[in-house]
Amino acid sequence: MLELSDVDTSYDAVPMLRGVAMNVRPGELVCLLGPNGAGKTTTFMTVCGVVRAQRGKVAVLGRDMATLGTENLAALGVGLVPEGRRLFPSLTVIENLRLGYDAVSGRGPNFAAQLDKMSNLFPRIRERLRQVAGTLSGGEQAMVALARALIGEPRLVIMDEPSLGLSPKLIGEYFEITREIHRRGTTILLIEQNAEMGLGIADRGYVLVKGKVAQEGPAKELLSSKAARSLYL
Ligand SMILES: Nc1ncnc2c1ncn2[C@@H]1O[C@H](COP(=O)(O)OP(=O)(O)OP(=O)(O)O)[C@@H](O)[C@H]1O
Repeated sequence: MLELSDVDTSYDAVPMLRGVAMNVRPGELVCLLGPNGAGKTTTFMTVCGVVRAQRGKVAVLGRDMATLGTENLAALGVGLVPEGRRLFPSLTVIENLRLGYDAVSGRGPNFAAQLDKMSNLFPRIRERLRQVAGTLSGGEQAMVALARALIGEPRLVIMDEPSLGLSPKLIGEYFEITREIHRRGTTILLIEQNAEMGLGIADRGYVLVKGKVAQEGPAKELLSSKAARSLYL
């Protein structure tokens, strides 16, 4: 579903990712961890084609990101949840969700049916559908950003630090929904700083440190590994 082979990126002359190799197989939930500045968001941007790899290859759903534009990812079946939610603040919740749906060009069931499905999955936003997104609480915005990525029924969802800024109670709720989406068959790459929560629902994990994969393995092993803990805590 997703493969990075020997990927290097840099910001101007400053190297960032160095020889990053990672993959996400069909049906997996993979967690990418790492301390501040490790290059997690750079990895997200590289996978999306916003930052271009200088070396190596990025393949998303079998397509080479060297030639595929970011704008084609939604239609291909990739749902993105960028850091900071990136909702359209002056549009209503329904309008934000409609944009997510239209980006996939109306595949699958109709919008009303999909909206109903999202309202069931996220009861918190059901009564806020006509509210302007910029006036929602941070937690509600996080739910809308995830619903916008899911409403087109993507095969692969990539989330960049979705729990940032949420209260502990909301983080628990958010991870529970993520686990449920995964259980229903969606493949997920979850980029997260909250190692306990991320690895708690993941199948496998990668630990990124200073632009390099420092450790990888089954989530349970990483959770109990002293070396992994010392790398990111
Ligand atoms: N557009 C840019 N131009 C120059 N440097 C950048 C740019 N974006 C990120 N960087 C630098 O690249 C490094 C990695 O940043 P990145 O945002 O990928 O880290 P991160 O692991 O997501 O960190 P955090 O958890 O703090 O969000 C940082 O040192 C950052 O300052």
